[in-house]
Amino acid sequence: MDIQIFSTPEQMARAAAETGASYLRETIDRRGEAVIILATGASQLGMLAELTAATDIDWSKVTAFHLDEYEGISADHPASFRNYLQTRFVEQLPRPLRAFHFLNAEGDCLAECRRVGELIAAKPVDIAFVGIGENGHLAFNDPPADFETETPFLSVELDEACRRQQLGEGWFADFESVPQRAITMSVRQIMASQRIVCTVPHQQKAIAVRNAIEGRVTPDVPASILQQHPHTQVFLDDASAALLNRSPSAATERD
Ligand SMILES: N[C@@H]1[C@@H](O)[C@H](O)[C@@H](COP(=O)(O)O)O[C@@H]1O
Repeated sequence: MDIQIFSTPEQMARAAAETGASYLRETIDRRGEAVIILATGASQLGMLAELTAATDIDWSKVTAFHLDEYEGISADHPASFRNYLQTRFVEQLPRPLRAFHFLNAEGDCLAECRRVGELIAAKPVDIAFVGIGENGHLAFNDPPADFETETPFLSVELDEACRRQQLGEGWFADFESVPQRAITMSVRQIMASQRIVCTVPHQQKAIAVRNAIEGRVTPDVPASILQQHPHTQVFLDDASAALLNRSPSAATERD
């Protein structure tokens, strides 16, 4: 795990996007195409704005999947992750993607898990852009997460901490409106990505960041599994890194 800490969320976002863009260019040069996974949420906003501004990526050679989606939420709901990625990513790109395989969790969710699971199983994933939830979750794999299943996508129940975070970020009017279930990419599928770019700003993530990076690897802290991935880079700001025990010199501190 490579940890980089920045003074501000903006600097963190720029560095994460530069790293992602550089992997993307290198992958397209080497393989002629690239497959990426995108997360949503407050933590990804700055990074996505920077990534879509990169002018020298041939997006027509990029296929994208997304990590998770609420069950029963329509694509035009303000909290929909399809909506988020359509407006903040797809529509910001200078040219169309090869494909974006959106998750539609409005109908038969098990059938949707199978459909998108077959699509992602057919392609090696080059880069996963992920965040970490306040409860330590990775995608919508809330604690205790299933570290074993090889199924690419799962229909899961969301825990209360996760639903309260979504409410606190302002995506829903009240707690009862936050869906109780979601489709999520599995932990094993995320871990199968060649590279992982994990972007986690803000003070409210400080405990989850400490547990994920410095705690033991356990399903009770789903993102702790990232410690076992050979090519994960974690981008933090001073606030999210505030509780880390490691000395600053153990991390790459940049301004
Ligand atoms: N399920 C989403 C994930 O796609 C995201 O990576 C993570 C962090 O979210 P946020 O950036 O809002 O803290 O949890 C969200 O709820």
